[in-house]
Amino acid sequence: MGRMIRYVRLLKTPNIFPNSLFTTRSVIYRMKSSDSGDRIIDVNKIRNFSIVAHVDHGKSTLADRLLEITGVIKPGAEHAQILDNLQVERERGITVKAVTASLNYTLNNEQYLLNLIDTPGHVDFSNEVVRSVAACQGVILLVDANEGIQAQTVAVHSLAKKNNLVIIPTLNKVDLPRANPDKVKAQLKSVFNIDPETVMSISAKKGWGVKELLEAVIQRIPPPQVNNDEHFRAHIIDTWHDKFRGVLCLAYIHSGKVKVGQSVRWKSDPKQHSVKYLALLRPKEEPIEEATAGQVVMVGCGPKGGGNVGDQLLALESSENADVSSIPPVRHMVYAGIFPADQSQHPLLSDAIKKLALNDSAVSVKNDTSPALGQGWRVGFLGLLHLDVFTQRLLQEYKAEAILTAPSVPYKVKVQGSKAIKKYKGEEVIITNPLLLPEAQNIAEYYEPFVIGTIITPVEYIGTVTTLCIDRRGTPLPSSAVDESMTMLQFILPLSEVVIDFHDTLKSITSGFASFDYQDHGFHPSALVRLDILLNGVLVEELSTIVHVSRLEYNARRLTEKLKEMIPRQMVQVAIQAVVAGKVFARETIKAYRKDVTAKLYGGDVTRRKKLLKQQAEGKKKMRSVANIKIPRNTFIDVLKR
Ligand SMILES: Nc1nc2c(ncn2[C@@H]2O[C@H](COP(=O)(O)OP(=O)(O)OP(=O)(O)O)[C@@H](O)[C@H]2O)c(=O)[nH]1
Repeated sequence: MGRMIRYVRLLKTPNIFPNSLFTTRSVIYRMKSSDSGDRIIDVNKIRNFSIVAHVDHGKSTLADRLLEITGVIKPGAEHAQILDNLQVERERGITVKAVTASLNYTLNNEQYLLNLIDTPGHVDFSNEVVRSVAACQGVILLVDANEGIQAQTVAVHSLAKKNNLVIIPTLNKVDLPRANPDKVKAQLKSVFNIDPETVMSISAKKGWGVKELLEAVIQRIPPPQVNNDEHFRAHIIDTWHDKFRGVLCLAYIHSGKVKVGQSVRWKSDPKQHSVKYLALLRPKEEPIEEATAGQVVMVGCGPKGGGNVGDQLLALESSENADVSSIPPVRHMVYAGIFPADQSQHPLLSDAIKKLALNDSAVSVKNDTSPALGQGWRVGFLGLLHLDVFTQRLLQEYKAEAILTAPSVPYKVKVQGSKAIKKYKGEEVIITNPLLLPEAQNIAEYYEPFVIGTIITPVEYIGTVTTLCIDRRGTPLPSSAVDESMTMLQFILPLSEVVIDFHDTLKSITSGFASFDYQDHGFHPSALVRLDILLNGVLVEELSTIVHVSRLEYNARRLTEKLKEMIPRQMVQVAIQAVVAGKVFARETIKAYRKDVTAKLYGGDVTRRKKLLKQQAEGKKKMRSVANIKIPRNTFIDVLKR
């Protein structure tokens, strides 16, 4: 599907809802439904589940089939991947936001309410997966019957296990001639100790076995364990912005019930609000009057009502300290500066970033200023694809164009000297912007973030993959066999070595057969320096990077060579220098050149000439100017790729 699968993710695996907190009760809630009016459903008839899988193993296709079987959409209609709502999702063929759909299904004359939470497959969006899982009691673990277990299958399996969720192992794409269900069942047994008897087989594309799978969801996944007698308490798992209604939230109700018009408050803020909107998502909104514990619903408290992911919405009487474990904070893997193309666009971009950040709780946004770029923001992302998608959404959904600085992983330093400690408000400083690295004499120790990378590869590539990991400063951990042809390798790797292009390289050296995923391994001491780029002696702030000393000369050469390729020739000669603390490590020169796009047209057609000049002016807008040197905007990200 031509997907961009370059980056991988951090997977934190918290125990989000220890089920023991709640007691199972037979709870009833009243539901208004357009097709059957008021109905009463027992909480024992609710199932909250999610589909988790490696990218491309067929989650969205299966979700479509489930919507068909439950009558939400007509079979065979032109509705492919109805849950993929965003324009970026449709264009890139990846799911970015998790979307929920409440489905009705009748089994043995009993009506069930199945809350399906569609999760993104791409590793960069693992945050959405963690949140989806937080509202579930079980997952369908989908594995491509041809590809078999991939690195992300291992990660989502471990997430489900750590949250005590029921796992329904399911082989997809069994219609493919190359599918080998027995082999993949054996892999599931060897890697996860899954009994082959419990594995379902489906073709999401053809609809084979999907009904049986839905019935397995009802039979194997338990209803939510909740207490309806306590005060209303709901946990926000997603938020988005509606032009007219303000912030809308997707909430999982832990206890009690909520009605339209009821007074509520946020755990983070004692101010009283009133519930204005309550709906089931099917996936279109279906307004309801009341919802109770165990349910996943849309709630809104109006334009001033607020709402943040991870916060809790409470009944006013609810005691202040009662706690429900919350979703852990996200750890950002990549930071980049975002600045308006020119300062007059600052308000527009500011508004767009605020709204988008609300919908994408995985980003962190802080104000930033740069002498060259003016007022902007330092934004933390889960990975480069996440960064790409964020800026694409800024443009598509809010028409806000932005300049991006070179992405950097966060580093940590221990500062020394009482002055420096006072200045940085403590001994340990996290550096999310290379320009803010303290002076070398004030630094006692540098630390860089490491990850444990898991790679599943055909055995014939073990040597090549190991060479790649060692080359990326990796330390091998014990490996284990998936089956006779596939192996699982593990390495401790510096995050900076994997975040930009590791996945691309891995895919290309293994003909696309290896998969990769990673988990946080914390900060460890390292030898680092800041490498600056000067153009005709002027510092290009966006291009400063922090590098490991063993990479210094190589990076200096590579950066200057790449910049020489990427910066178009200009009216003046351009000297590109890579510098550490005033010492030049590499230099390239771009010769002067005069370009007049209309030169050939003198005496020619005036309108044609105007058109060409207009095109040239448009092109210039996409450039950033440093010391009168025009640099194409994409340079700042592309130059870091190897
Ligand atoms: N032959 C066959 N192809 C399938 C089946 N299920 C899904 N596919 C195809 O596999 C590709 C990936 O399917 P998606 O449903 O987009 O995969 P996904 O896991 O949702 O991917 P993300 O949206 O990135 O998370 C598409 O081309 C589907 O048409 C199946 O049962 N059989």
